[in-house]
Amino acid sequence: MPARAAFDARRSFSKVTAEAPSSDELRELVAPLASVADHSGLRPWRLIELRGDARLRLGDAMGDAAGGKHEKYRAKATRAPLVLAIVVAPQPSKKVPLWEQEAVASGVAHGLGLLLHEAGWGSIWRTGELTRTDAVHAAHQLGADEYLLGWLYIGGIPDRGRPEKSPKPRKPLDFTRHLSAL
Ligand SMILES: Cc1cc2nc3c(=O)[nH]c(=O)nc-3n(C[C@H](O)[C@H](O)[C@H](O)COP(=O)(O)O)c2cc1C
Repeated sequence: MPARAAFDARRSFSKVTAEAPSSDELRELVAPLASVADHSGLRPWRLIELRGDARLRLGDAMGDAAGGKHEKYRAKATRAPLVLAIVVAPQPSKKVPLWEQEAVASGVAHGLGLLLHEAGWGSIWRTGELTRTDAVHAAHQLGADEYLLGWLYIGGIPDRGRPEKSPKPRKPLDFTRHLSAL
């Protein structure tokens, strides 16, 4: 799909079905992310699949971080069959500061959202105030210098093909704000 068409069609799905790409299918979708712009090619990111009960452990970690309401957070963490954590995994570099490495991981998340959509899967990038808490960090077994950019909640598109579901109308960009010249 040409990039323009992919951007025009892209949208998030907050509600998805119980169907999800398998690990092998996910690998196929992640492979093209090798081309994400990446200063010095550090690949300072990684993704972690949470399926089944692993999602409950995420919900429990959120509950721990929030000091309760574990059932609420378990329900949140199981809104999709596949919850994919997006991790900034900083690599040692004298040349590439952390903010540039985070930009790469962000590109990965945006790119994967497009690739998932093209492949017919629904996804939405979610975060929340508990994303960077110690309990959530520990539940993902992150390294000391690693941190989350949130999760892509991934699943099947409900009522696939319903014309009102896609494309999503977009407010046109205000070019006086978003594009200027010096
Ligand atoms: C870093 C990041 C974090 C986000 N966190 C949330 C979130 O926690 N909850 C939510 O409903 N949307 C969140 N969003 C927005 C959704 O992913 C989505 O873009 C939004 O619902 C608009 O839908 P659209 O992508 O179809 O335009 C986040 C987006 C980004 C880039």
